[in-house]
Amino acid sequence: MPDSSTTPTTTRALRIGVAGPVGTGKSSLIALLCRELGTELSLAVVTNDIYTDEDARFLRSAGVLDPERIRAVETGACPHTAIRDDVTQNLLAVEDLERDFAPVDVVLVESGGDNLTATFSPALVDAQFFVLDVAGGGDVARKGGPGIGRADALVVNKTDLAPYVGVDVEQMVADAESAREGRTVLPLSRLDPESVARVKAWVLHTLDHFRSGEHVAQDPGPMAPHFHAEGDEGHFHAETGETHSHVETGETHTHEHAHAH
Ligand SMILES: Nc1nc2c(ncn2[C@@H]2O[C@H](COP(=O)(O)OP(=O)(O)OP(=O)(O)O)[C@@H](O)[C@H]2O)c(=O)[nH]1
Repeated sequence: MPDSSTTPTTTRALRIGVAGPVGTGKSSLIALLCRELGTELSLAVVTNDIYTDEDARFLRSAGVLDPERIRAVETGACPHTAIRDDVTQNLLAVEDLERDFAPVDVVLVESGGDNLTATFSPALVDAQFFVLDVAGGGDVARKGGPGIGRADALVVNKTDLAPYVGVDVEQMVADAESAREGRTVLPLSRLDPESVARVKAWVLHTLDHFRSGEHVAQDPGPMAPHFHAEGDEGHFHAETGETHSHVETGETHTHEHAHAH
């Protein structure tokens, strides 16, 4: 029998997903959270890229966290699949980090840059950010979709760029708040310390709720039907109601649903 007083116990960390369109600042948000929270919390990061470990390398080179605590999942396919339909690779990476660096307080999981509709399965993360930026246009927040509408927190990033791209940040935030029926909207610029402090406070507040058992993982819902190439008819998932297609990647796998119940 192992001596339980010396056997490290693996604590289940709060798992937070970061999704959003390409280039809106998902890696930058994770770097910022590591910088802001890395001294008071034990953190780890999982990145998702289709064919590379570029995001993991960016974060390691940012020097914000012990590089060993940053692991890359190479999805090899449509990036949303690994965070929504078959989360096995990501769950294994998260659990490995939780075990190797026990106790871990928060694991941040970055989705591969995708279109507007990717969301995390609640089987993988307890809470999720969806990241937009002002450079994508002030209208984006009104356009809706599961991530914009129902992610736990919507970040409207790069507000410092608003004057250069003709976006009224207050209006964009107001539109987002009404599209989200009052769910959290966090305007953010890394140049604005107050906005950084609000994002940090949101994570700490969510961690408190998670630890006290008050936090319940919400499912923003599946992504909308989508196609990747002309003539690709896609296939329909009865369980999720998704139509899904992989002509672009030539992918032929079946989806194993790894939802926790
Ligand atoms: N001006 C400004 N630029 C920012 C801010 N946050 C991020 N950026 C820049 O936006 C660009 C994209 O940021 P990333 O963090 O790489 O975006 P991403 O969403 O991870 O990108 P993918 O992984 O390719 O989907 C980089 O050049 C960042 O430096 C911000 O607050 N203000």
